[in-house]
Amino acid sequence: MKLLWKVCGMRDEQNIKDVAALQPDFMGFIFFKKSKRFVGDDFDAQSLHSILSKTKKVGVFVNEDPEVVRSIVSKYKLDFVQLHGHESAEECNSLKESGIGVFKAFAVDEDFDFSILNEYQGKVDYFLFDTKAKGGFGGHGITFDWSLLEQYSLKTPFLLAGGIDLRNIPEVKELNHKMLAGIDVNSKFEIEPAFKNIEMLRDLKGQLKLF
Ligand SMILES: O=C(O)c1ccccc1N[C@@H]1O[C@H](COP(=O)(O)O)[C@@H](O)[C@H]1O
Repeated sequence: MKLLWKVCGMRDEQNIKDVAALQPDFMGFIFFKKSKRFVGDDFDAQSLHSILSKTKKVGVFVNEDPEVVRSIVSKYKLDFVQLHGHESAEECNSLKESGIGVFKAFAVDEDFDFSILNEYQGKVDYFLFDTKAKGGFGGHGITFDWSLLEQYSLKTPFLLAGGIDLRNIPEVKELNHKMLAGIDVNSKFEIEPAFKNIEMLRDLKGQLKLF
């Protein structure tokens, strides 16, 4: 099984180049000002286009005004948006219908009601299942009980997120969920917020090849 991989929370130009050389399927840029991985107001759009050719660019947003989302997508020529707040199925659909790929993130814990996903079917490209944690919206570095995913039976593929590090890759392998399309890594691969450890990511890439 070929698993896609996404490296999220990038900002530094040289670090972006170094991660791009590993050719992850997706690279994520956080446009949520309250995040410690926020790209910043003067993030350089030009360098982003030239560095990333094969890797798809994903903008991460939390309850952002849809018009602001669209203008950032256009400015940075993003391929996907990752909506990590309480965005509606209609908002996802409207972005998708205009040709923008959509990841819709959901915060999962033992009380998560998987039936709320029904209305998003066909209106997103991927679900992204992250850990529900107190305070903030993502980047907590905490895993959730992945056995809860046995309750997920829809046809939309999903990425697994939340505290994934090198040690729990064997557990990802054992998941064996037929709609698991890939993994999203972030804080566990950082030297500091928004600066990734290239050696760890190289190791991850090697492990994913063995899937
Ligand atoms: O990383 C952040 O700061 C962040 C802020 C707001 C929304 C999403 C954010 N990151 C996303 O969180 C998940 C899990 O990250 P981690 O592995 O637990 O650190 C990942 O999808 C990031 O894209």
